[in-house]
Amino acid sequence: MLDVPSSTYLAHYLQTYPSTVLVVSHDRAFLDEVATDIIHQHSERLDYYRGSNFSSFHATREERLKNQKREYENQMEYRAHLQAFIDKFRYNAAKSSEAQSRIKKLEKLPVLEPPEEEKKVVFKFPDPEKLSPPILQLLDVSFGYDPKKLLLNDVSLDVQLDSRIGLVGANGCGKTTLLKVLMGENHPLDGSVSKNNRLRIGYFAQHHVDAMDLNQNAVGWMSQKYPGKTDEEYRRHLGAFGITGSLSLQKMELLSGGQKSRVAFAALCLTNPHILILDEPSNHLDTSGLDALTDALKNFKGGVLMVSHDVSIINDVCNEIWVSEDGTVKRFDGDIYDYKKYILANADAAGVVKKH
Ligand SMILES: Nc1ncnc2c1ncn2[C@@H]1O[C@H](COP(=O)(O)OP(=O)(O)OP(=O)(O)O)[C@@H](O)[C@H]1O
Repeated sequence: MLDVPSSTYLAHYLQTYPSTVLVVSHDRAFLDEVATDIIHQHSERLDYYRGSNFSSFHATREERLKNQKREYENQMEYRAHLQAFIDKFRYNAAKSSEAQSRIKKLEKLPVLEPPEEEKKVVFKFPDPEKLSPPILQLLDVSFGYDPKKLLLNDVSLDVQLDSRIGLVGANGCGKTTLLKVLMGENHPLDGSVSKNNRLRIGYFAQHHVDAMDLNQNAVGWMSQKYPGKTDEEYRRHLGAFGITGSLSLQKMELLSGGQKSRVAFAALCLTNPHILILDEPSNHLDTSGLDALTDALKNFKGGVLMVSHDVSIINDVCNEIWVSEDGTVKRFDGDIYDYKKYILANADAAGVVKKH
């Protein structure tokens, strides 16, 4: 998965690339920067949106769907109106010719397909009870797997119940390492980690998804890992994350990557966390899953610390950016787009970004 600096360089490079480029991606910010036409694959067809980046494609599509829906509903209403007249006067000698003309009108109406209904999924992380600070704090922490090569040097970071922190940086610079220090999986070489002793953390990482027992179905797996509810309750809970009906009862090996992530998010909720620590949460999610996750994180009443390469979700959710670079992690003064400008400016100065 490309980190934010690399995808920023790549977008910059592709913007001036002299021949055609075909990109398959669900990274909305990347497509906004790079795309000049969008091909949307859905319901076994391809729709071409000429001259569009992701945002303009999305707006046009929404508008098209709205118009289609309005046209379809108007026609349905008109059909019902004609049909009511026909039913009432078909066998009435005085009105039967009018009824016949309405039958003809009805037959001539074009048959409209019902518009595709976007299946809207709404994720909801449960509201945690309040805790008094400090909630989760790093104080002057240093850590490296090799003490001579520190990845975190003198890091102080405070996660509160209202935090919305996005952690970014190049691949391999130490983002996951920092999360593991917060989770108590890595122990600082220096400095301290303090936690409120009633704190519950919900940790999402791809390796948790990969470690799920795929021979089980989602309901069985959940009831084993988080016992105490009826199967019906687990099914309802999974349903709220878009794992509905038979999906929750089939072996998880048959689920897509995004569906497995949805099961993992549903499971995360069952511990009623105060803080969500998310390592690349959006990797496998489709657009509706991404929108649902974004809204759920915005509405969550606890704190969020997330590592992501997805600029759109960071921009939508986070109000604080932390950058992992040069063997440490520091708070960045600006938003994610300022960060992208900063890395391009640095890369330009260092001659990293090539021009065509
Ligand atoms: N258990 C470990 N033992 C030794 N070195 C490790 C261990 N885990 C990670 N590393 C190394 O520490 C460095 C930082 O890894 P980390 O996973 O924290 O980076 P990251 O910023 O999260 O990377 P990415 O963006 O690619 O996920 C890497 O060079 C990695 O190889």
